[in-house]
Amino acid sequence: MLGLRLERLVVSFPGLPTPVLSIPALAIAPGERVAVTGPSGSGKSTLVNIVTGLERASEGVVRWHDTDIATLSEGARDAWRAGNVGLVMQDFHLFPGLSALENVLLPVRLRARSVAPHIDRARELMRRVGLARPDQPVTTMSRGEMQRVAVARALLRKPGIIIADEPTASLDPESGAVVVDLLLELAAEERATVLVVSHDARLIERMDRRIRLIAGRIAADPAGEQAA
Ligand SMILES: Nc1ncnc2c1ncn2[C@@H]1O[C@H](COP(=O)(O)OP(=O)(O)OP(=O)(O)O)[C@@H](O)[C@H]1O
Repeated sequence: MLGLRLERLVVSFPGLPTPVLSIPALAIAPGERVAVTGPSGSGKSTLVNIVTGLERASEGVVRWHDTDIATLSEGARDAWRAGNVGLVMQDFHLFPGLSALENVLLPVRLRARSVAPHIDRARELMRRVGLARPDQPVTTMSRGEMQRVAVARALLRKPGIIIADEPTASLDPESGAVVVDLLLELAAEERATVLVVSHDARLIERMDRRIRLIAGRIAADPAGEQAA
């Protein structure tokens, strides 16, 4: 459970006349559940990439609890992310040659650690998300099942931060509702801070706070303004 503080954040790309993201200040409390909304191109994915350390800000502070990840080297950001962030992406990012269980365990294996201590939790998470066949190749799964594998994988190491980029965008409404229930239930158990980018009204309304981006700036943040 970690809180986020952005200060004087600017993200620019070469050749573009204006920054794609410009946020003077934003604080997200530990355990808060926040939806980020906004039109296409407003900077939502860029914000995800910055707060997870996948990309580096051009300027500013990106502080999770007491770590300013904007100052870390790429290797240190990768290590910090592996230890603290559960990521659920729209297109799942599963490895096709592997089973569901192997995909859930992949973050541990990629860090060249023994998977043995994690197998019980992986199986328990798969049971919780309703996947009865851990050895099923992911290539034979439905999209809803694949998204559940991605949720189980994100939760494997009990992250303090869960970040999901359009986690229901490629699912039918029923599968989407199941995935959202599971994600929020598992996040609540770990009291994780949750940041979700979504256009899905049913997902957005389940969050404590809704931040709207327009052209890289915060255009609305009613719950945040009340708390400030
Ligand atoms: N590496 C890059 N180089 C140049 N421009 C970029 C780069 N990455 C993103 N952009 C631009 O930054 C802006 C914000 O992009 P971003 O993907 O964050 O938007 P988004 O709100 O997530 O959009 P969508 O809802 O369509 O996914 C866009 O105009 C995009 O073209």
